[in-house]
Amino acid sequence: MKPVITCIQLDIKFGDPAFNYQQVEEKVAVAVEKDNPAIIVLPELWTTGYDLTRLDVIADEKGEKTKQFLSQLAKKYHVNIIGGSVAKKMQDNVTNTMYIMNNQGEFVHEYSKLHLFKLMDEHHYLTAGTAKGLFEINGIKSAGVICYDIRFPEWIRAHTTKGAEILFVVAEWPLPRLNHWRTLLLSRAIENQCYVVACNRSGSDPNNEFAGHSMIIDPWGTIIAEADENTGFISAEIDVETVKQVRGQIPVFEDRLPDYYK
Ligand SMILES: O=C(O)CCC(=O)C(=O)O
Repeated sequence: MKPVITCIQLDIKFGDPAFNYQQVEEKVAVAVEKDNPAIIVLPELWTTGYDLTRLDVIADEKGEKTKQFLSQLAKKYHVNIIGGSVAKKMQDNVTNTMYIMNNQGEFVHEYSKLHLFKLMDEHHYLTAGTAKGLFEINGIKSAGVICYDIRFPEWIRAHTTKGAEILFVVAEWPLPRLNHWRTLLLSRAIENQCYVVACNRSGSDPNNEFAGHSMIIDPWGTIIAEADENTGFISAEIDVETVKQVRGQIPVFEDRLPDYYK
């Protein structure tokens, strides 16, 4: 059976984890009822939003609460969850970390954002990750990508050359650069001949208005689902055979000449 993937495009309440856990719980229940997806995707920093100056108080201690929360939801609804990202507080730093749970509620992988976005002061409050975002979910090789990361095609390529067939992009992408968001996502899908499932937030915070426009793009670069700027859901059925077909038709991965790219 071809899996359905749903992105939950949320309006995150600034600096209010209790409210945000509650709304995610409610929206996951609605998403399951609506489209019975195999995989649900949440946006970036969905517990706190960009309330970076208060992370010492509101970041999740070792990510424990979020892991437990996502695991229970995944198990209850028998759904795989790409848990957006949350601010994870360790002893000496805070990272912007994605948790992935399978539909048994088991922890699969975590990825911490590699490229910190200076325009939104991330480098003052967050520490970059050090590891790749490669994992397998629902039997599909996939990669986790967080917002600004999509501007670094070589980082994405480091995952698709290792077999990733879906890029799960989670974001709080601002409205003034909606054009960049759509163009970069389409480019990453076309050049990597893979699915791009991109979940952005809606709404605004004291400093930014966000773009929404979560998108699901197939390996040919066709947009198969796209939200507008409002809070809501998008869903699409995906077929990973299409990745093989497109890579067979135009064999970009075979034709790469990495020796020349140094
Ligand atoms: O690259 C951009 O324009 C937006 C990036 C961003 O908002 C982020 O990484 O949080």
